[in-house]
Amino acid sequence: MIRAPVNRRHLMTADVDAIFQRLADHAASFADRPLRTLFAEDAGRFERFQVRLDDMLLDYSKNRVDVATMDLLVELARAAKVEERRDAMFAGAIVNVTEKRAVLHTALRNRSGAPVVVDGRDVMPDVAEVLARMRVFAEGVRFGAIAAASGARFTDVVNIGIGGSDLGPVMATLALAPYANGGPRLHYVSNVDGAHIHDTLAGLDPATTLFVVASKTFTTSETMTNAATARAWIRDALGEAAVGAHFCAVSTALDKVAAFGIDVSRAFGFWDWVGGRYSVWSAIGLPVAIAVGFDNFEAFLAGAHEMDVHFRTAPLAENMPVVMALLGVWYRNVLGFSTHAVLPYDQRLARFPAYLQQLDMESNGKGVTVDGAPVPRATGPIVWGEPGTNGQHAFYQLIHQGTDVIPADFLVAAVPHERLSDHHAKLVANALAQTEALMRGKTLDEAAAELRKAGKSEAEIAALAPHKVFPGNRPTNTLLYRTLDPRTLGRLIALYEHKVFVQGTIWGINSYDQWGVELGKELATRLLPVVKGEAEVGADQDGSTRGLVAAFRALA
Ligand SMILES: O=P(O)(O)OC[C@H]1O[C@](O)(CO)[C@@H](O)[C@@H]1O
Repeated sequence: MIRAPVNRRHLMTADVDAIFQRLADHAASFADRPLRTLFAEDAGRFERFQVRLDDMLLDYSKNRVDVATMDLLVELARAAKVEERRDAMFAGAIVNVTEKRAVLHTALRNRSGAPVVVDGRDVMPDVAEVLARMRVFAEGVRFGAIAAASGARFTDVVNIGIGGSDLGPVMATLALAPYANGGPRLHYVSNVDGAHIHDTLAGLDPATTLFVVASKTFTTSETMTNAATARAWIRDALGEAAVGAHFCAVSTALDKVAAFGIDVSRAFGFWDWVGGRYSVWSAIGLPVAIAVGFDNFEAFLAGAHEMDVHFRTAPLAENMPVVMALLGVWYRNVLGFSTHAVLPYDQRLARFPAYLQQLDMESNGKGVTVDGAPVPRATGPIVWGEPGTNGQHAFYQLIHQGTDVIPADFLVAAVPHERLSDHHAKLVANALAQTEALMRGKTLDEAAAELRKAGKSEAEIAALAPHKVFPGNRPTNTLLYRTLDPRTLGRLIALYEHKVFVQGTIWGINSYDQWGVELGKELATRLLPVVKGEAEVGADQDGSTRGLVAAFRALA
């Protein structure tokens, strides 16, 4: 097993710092060169600033960069040892140093036939074995070989999980809806708020409902609470003997699955080298496989593998995840933009921004380096977004004219699944128009000229024109792909996973732990008996918490 010296940060930080300084100096050269000017100066800008992977095109020409910027950014990636750390990750090195774990979600979709060795052992046979069992189970549920206690075919499948045990499958099930092809309906329950499971179960028949309890640790309070409620729902409707037929589980903790009462034959394992937010490729993807069939699930894995191969082999300057990561670093650290929008012009990617929020913000929302020292510069941006065109009628006002600059990714398919006249042409026209508008903007003179043409008086023009100015020079990426099929979804997710990895490497942080979620969990555990009225607020707890508990008790 390779135990590469992936975290010898001190050797490289001086180089990285020096390049950041050069980037800061270089940024000044854009003061009088907005994007409009950059396009006017260079007729080949579109060809120069793009990356293609088969039908997938990343157009990054509408970014505040020139050739010198990209050269410096690539130098930065080299100085941060992105390639070395990438190779170490793929080879099974302990990249997740605080949890002493390898990071090998890429092994789950490894289609190369090459072994992947962890602790001296090739994990690929285990991966293949779980995938084979998933195929039998998913197809069995879809076609009735695996049936309800009564022998009836399952009509509905409810996945109970949260975070990485929910967001990936929810997002992928919606994205791949056209591939469901008569499979059961999928539902997802994540929130401990009883409204979530109540409203989900309200429309379902226990006699034909299967539950998938998905939890890497099988201890997560929200999931265990929802699973207990679901179990009681089945037991009350069908009797205790029926429970086994209506549950299956996905976890790394198979002993805990057994303790919950789920038979080992219906439990699908994965491994501690798969992070929760990187687990949709593992058995956590079982509900997706049930929804769209296993062949489509395999195409999804193969798409991700294609992106893995690209990430491992393409030169840094022509490497899609690397380029996206470097642009993000340029905006976050050099130009000081603190949020990043993801705007799919693809309705079925409606949950993609929420998925990316966990992927990016749980990975790179860190304040110390792998060595435990405070990070010297800003790390992960706030990631957010909604599908276009809905966002246009909601928050784009701020993106166009607000005081913050918000770099954004536009995602758009060339070919829709629906052949409804006009819809897709209008969708694509809107996507392209938005990136053009954000890039070009509208000057005061242009706004005044338009008003003059519309017959406004000079006084009216003076009053109104400033409101009609668009600063422009607002950066966007456009990701264009043929159609949102399983392969493309796999490529898209892997693209963002590797982007997050590259950024985490440049920032010198561990993108694979999530200690920041722990404190709230601890305090909630402590407060539960207080909220239930079984204990009092501790003397060490603050006045606000004390006051809120009292106010809650008075109202409850
Ligand atoms: O799959 P589990 O163990 O239930 O964890 C769910 C989620 O909780 C987290 O640990 C954060 O609280 C995520 O990283 C994870 O995806």
